[in-house]
Amino acid sequence: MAATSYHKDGHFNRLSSQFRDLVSPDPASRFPAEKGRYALYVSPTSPWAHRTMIARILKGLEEIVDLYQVHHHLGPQGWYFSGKEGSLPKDPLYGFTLLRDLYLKADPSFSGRVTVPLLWDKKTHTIVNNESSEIIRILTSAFDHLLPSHLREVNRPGGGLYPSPLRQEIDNLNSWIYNLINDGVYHVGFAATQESYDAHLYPLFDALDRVEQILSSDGRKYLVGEHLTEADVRLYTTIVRFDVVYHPIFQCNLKSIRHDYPAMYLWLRRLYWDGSSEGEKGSDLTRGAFYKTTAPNFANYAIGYVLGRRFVVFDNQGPVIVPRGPKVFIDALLEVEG
Ligand SMILES: N[C@@H](CCC(=O)N[C@@H](CS)C(=O)NCC(=O)O)C(=O)O
Repeated sequence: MAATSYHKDGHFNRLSSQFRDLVSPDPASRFPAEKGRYALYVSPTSPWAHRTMIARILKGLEEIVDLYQVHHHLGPQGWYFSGKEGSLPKDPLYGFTLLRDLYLKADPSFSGRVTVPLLWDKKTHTIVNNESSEIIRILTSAFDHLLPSHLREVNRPGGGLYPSPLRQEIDNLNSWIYNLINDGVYHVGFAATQESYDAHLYPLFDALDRVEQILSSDGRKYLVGEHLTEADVRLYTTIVRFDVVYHPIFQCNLKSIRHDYPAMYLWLRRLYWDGSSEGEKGSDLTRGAFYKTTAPNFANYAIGYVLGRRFVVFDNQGPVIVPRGPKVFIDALLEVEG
């Protein structure tokens, strides 16, 4: 695929996801929630896939929804199974080595972009959904009747990850955080002109300033108050990558999280370190989901972003130089901060 298809007038152009069905608790639906029926295909480097990896563990769905990991960075033919660093050697369902073949199995005429995450139905051999924001909601709500009662949304502190009284507030946050931060870093990092870079860089940092203000305003622990919600999960995967890849590789370098955003860095460290000690499972709140899905993959993030930018912006030309810093990916959480 030509790298130019990623741009329009020098601006990075993200295409919308194409498979948008939902899993439902209703046994009569097209995709009913059943144990062992669905598989989540991910690359741990992708912040979009990472959201769904977190949601699967947070919800205690490890035995209910399979997780199939591809290689941590794209190959010449897109996402692939390598058998290295957590990737399966090949697709466990059909023996494919390229993720593209799964898209083609679901739709032989598929010509869109082959992306992760991907939720697959093993029973009807097709893709249910490849849009991370919708996959998170599926994982959050559709399987609750198969879970022990303390893991169901109604019994979570604060009423769950997307509770009715907070939906409007969460949707509002998600909307500008997605445009300016989650996707914003890509618009900066994949800009093909100085004008496009400048146009996205300043709004990105204005939005980070706004998050910092929210998190420091009334000593709140999470974005919408006392309880963890979907908005935190969605923001986390961008912020945890910020100093390691977006700052040095995507040139999002007006400020860094660790030096310029103390409230956000505390919020990040609280999520990251929960459940990190040996033998510790993590609080009921996170079940160690943030640490378990980030720590084993941190050292592999940079190469993926270097190759991604080289492909999208430089048409695969030039040397591959991977920044090694920062020396400490994420600082420890002091006992008094916990
Ligand atoms: N809106 C989608 C975006 C997914 C996406 O763009 N994934 C990237 C990984 S960071 C991908 O697979 N890119 C491969 C490509 O564009 O060729 C979602 O949130 O699920």
